[in-house]
Amino acid sequence: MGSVEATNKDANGSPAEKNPTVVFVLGGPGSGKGTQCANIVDNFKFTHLSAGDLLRAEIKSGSENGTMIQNMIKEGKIVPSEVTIKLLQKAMKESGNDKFLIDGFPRNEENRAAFEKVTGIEPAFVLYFDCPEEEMERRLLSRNQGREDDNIETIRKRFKVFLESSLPVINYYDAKGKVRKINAARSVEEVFETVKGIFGSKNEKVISVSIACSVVSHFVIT
Ligand SMILES: Nc1ncnc2c1ncn2[C@@H]1O[C@H](COP(=O)(O)OP(=O)(O)O)[C@@H](O)[C@H]1O
Ligand SMILES: O=c1ccn([C@@H]2O[C@H](COP(=O)(O)OP(=O)(O)O)[C@@H](O)[C@H]2O)c(=O)[nH]1
Ligand SMILES: [Mg+2]
Repeated sequence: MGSVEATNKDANGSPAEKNPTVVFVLGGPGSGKGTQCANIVDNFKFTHLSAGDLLRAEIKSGSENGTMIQNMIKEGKIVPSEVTIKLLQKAMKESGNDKFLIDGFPRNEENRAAFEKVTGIEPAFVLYFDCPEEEMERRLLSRNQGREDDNIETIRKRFKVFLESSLPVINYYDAKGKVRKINAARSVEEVFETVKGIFGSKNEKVISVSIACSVVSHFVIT
């Protein structure tokens, strides 16, 4: 398990001034990514960046990409990485922080490879919220946030995209020993107890936790 810091480069390939710590937060739609990220931010010094929220804000802002993004979200499709990565980079810069939870990204191999190429950042680890589809479906249908994609037709499409495109990204990082798989089919509090164990106590450096957790990466942590 190497340090993430040595791999980060700026656009010219020279060492970046800052070496941000990035944790990718992945899992199917409705698995509880956003909910748990809010809890993590309340307890640890991370900035939460939800790729979906950034894309929805881009639609609202009336940007030239807005209509394209809106159509893709309605269909449960994955927006081209160029668009999402620009939004993530801007949000990272504006935050002034150097520790990020990137929620709901990368969603496919193209997202993953492009992010690594453009930013030079490798995640410290990947939180994977594992949840059965029936439970995720129940949660999405009662989310009540007025989202255009929380209807049964789009939800089915999103599940298919998750299985076909997003799970391979999780498998890619699992092969590198970076996945912390969490049983997400429990109460918010129970799931967060497990999450807390992964991030460690308030003052513990996330990178040392990453090393300590590597031995359990192939098991569901309960
Ligand atoms: N462990 C849980 N048990 C029951 N409901 C949950 C749990 N975690 C999240 N929820 C609810 O399920 C819905 C989806 O959660 P959310 O965090 O938005 O998931 P995601 O970001 O993965 O789509 C929300 O209405 C949320 O309040
Ligand atoms: O990196 C991303 C993140 C999200 N989306 C789109 O935004 C939708 C909603 O994503 P979000 O993460 O908000 O949904 P969640 O999984 O939290 O329900 C997805 O179905 C995709 O259409 C995308 O294209 N790229
Ligand atoms: Mg979410």
